[in-house]
Amino acid sequence: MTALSRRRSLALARAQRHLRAQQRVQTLIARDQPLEETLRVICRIVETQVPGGMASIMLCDEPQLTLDRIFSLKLPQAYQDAVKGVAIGPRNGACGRAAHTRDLVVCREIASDPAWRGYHEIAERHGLRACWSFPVIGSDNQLLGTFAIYYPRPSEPARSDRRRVLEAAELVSLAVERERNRQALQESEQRYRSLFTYHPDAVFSLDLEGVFTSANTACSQLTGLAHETLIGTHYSMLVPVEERERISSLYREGSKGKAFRYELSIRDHEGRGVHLDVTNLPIVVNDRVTGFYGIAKDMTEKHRRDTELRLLQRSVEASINGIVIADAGQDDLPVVYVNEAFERITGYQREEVIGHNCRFLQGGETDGEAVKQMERAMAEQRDVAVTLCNYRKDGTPFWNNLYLAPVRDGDNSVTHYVGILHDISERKAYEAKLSFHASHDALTGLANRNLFEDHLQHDVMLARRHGRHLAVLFVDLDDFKPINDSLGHEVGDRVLILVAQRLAEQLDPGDTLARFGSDEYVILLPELKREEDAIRLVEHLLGCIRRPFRVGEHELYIGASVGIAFLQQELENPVELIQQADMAMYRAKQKGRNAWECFTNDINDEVRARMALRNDLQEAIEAENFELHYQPLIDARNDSVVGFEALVRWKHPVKGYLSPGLFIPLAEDTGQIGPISEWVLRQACRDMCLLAAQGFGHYRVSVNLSPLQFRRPNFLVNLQQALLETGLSPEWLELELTEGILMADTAAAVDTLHRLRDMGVEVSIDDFGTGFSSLSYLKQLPIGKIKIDRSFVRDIATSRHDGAIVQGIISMAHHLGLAVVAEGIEETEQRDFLAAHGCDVFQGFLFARPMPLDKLQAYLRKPKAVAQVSSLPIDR
Ligand SMILES: Nc1nc2c(ncn2[C@@H]2O[C@@H]3COP(=O)(O)O[C@H]4[C@@H](O)[C@H](n5cnc6c(=O)[nH]c(N)nc65)O[C@@H]4COP(=O)(O)O[C@H]3[C@H]2O)c(=O)[nH]1
Repeated sequence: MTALSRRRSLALARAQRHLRAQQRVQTLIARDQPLEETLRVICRIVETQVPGGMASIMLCDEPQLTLDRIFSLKLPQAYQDAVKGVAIGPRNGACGRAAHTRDLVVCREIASDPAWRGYHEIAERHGLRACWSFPVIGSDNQLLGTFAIYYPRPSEPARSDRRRVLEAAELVSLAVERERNRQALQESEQRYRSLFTYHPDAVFSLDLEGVFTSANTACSQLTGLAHETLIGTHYSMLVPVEERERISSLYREGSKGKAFRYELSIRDHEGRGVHLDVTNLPIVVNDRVTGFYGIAKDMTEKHRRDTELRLLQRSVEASINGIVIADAGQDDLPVVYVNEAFERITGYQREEVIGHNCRFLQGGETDGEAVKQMERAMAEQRDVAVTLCNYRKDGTPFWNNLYLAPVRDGDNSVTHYVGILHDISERKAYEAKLSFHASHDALTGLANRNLFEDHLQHDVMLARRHGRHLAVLFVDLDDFKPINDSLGHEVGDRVLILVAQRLAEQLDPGDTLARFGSDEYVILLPELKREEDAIRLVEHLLGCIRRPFRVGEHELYIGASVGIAFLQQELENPVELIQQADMAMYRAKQKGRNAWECFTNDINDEVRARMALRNDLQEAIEAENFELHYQPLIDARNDSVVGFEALVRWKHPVKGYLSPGLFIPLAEDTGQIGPISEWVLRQACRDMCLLAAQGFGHYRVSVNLSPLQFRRPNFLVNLQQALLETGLSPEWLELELTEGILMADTAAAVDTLHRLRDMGVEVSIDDFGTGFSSLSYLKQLPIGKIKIDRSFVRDIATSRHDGAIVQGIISMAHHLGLAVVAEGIEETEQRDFLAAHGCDVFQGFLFARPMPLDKLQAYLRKPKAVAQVSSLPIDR
């Protein structure tokens, strides 16, 4: 081999080594080996190529002010330490200057180079005599550091050295840039990872199938699933079944590359409801959606607060009470909110009110004290409830039960006042009405008993103090009941109102007129000069009431009975005056229509006796202390017994047998007639059944019917019940009615008569001739008999007038197909007269007196002869 070819092959071998060395460095760089190792390898390569040279690499800091890192294999550590951190500048050694000028700096002789000032001595000490430094520049022309070769003797680089240093610098640039990129990537990765890891919301990623591919800690905490469990789980496992379709369709849409957002309520691992606001972003790699990032924000608390707020807002809006909110932060507390109820109650629209102080609701009748109370509470920043009169927009007042409360912020300062208006006008009106009704009669508006008694107490006290006369008048209408019964309650009510008006017109302002119920009026005259003035007034009042009343098409005539009681010294309780006037009225009633009576002590006695009798009667009813006596009814043609009239007797424990004439009217007044009649009816039926059972044969029994009993709604049912219970066939029962009963409520009475006839019960008219009914009227009634009243029979033989009447009655009755009974026959003349004029049945002491059942049985056993009739002592 020639020297040339040897040189060539050496050069080739060198070039190949150089190439391999470079490839090795590039491999290190490509494999992201640690920078320091790569730089050391570069140093080593260069040092092998530049014999005697000591390579060093310095890297600059970020602001490019110093070269703060140094890598070298051969440079002594002490030297490295000394130059590390050298400032980049024109006079700072070879490296500082190369970095500054961004060009190759060759320092042939360090010791004589002024740029090395400060480093001469240390360079000298370590035998460093020359240095060439080349800047390391990045791809973006940014300074990265320097690459330098030190020599132990003064020297300058040959062209080949320069090229090598340049190449080395490029390799360093490549390695440093790669390292920096890797670091930047790592940092960025960490930054993003931090965003993911430390995000307080649940952050996760899903693949396109919807399977979790990553999830942060918050996600695990929210779902209660460990990270390992979560990864690989399908998101739908966390979505309630009913929501899955909705959410799936969102993901389907999202897979087209759009971000989407939805709200979702799920249960957390402890079963608590969690409300999430989920944002999903597509993961786009190379223009392809590969999955989704998701951020699930726990909105439970906010959702709860929103719901609560919405609820409160709605409640306030929908409240039936008016609600007004005023701003406490502004002067004069302007209104900032009113609800619909406020608008409805006050009549003001929201826009008319906002910005104004609420005092526009106040007016003339507004209680100043209530307003002050409100102002005091506001000054003391506390709540308050007041009732005050406010005014609507149209000027009408209303009663407002206002509750006012301060609203405080987090610092406890009052920011607003909220007022709740409760319109209690209706309640107030109702209370007023109640209090009116508590003291007044609803129909006439007159005072009632309570108010009257109050006035009476007060006026009696004054009359006594000033020695004045005082009277109480008790006015009871005569004949009012028939009006009510026959024309109806509406007409009756109208009459009562008209009477009240007429009475009121005649009284002085200081007098009190009251209605105590039904047709009773009571008048208090507290300032009489003389007692006669009361009597004069009463007569005047009676005259007023006598005048006809016109109600609709009716012209009605009524009268009144008045009792008068004057205040006496000995009177203990003023209320007794009312009772005294009542008693006197009762006495006046007994006198007939349109009468008055003053109270005297004997009236008191009479009333007391009546009261005692009433109590005794009640005891008798409870003990059934009654007996039935029977008076035979005689067939006028053959003197045979055709039936009996049942007549009740009260066996009084002290007074002995009492006649019905003494207690029946009282029982009718008090309503006690009801139970007495029931007893009579049943006893009569039972006795007739007993007689038949004992072989006396069947007799018809006549039972007297009281008006009250006849008018009771269940009268017919009771009657039927009595017949059923006792077993008496209806044909053996006859009911005796007075004309009065039939006159009161004609239509209803006639209807009842028809029903009685249908039942097979006979009806006769008792005391005929004393009432007002005409025979032609009787024609329409389904009755079989009339009984001529005893008063006509008594004088029948002596008075031509009575004889003619009786004669007329008999003949007319016969024409109408009615049988005639004559009662009270005591004398044979009477009997003969009646027999001569065709009377059908006789009843009277001449034949037999009323007798108890055992006597009746004896009577029936005896052969009949008028003279032999058994009798009882007269009991009246
Ligand atoms: N002077 C005289 N009197 C005679 C003669 N014959 C009968 N009397 C009496 O005349 C009354 C006839 O009964 P009345 O007119 O229905 O009058 C009855 C009747 O209206 C009523 N009454 C009696 N019992 C009852 C009853 O159970 N219920 C009802 N609601 N009223 C009854 O009491 C009234 C009086 O009954 P009494 O005192 O029993 O009086 C009986 C009877 O004792 C006579 O020849 N001369």
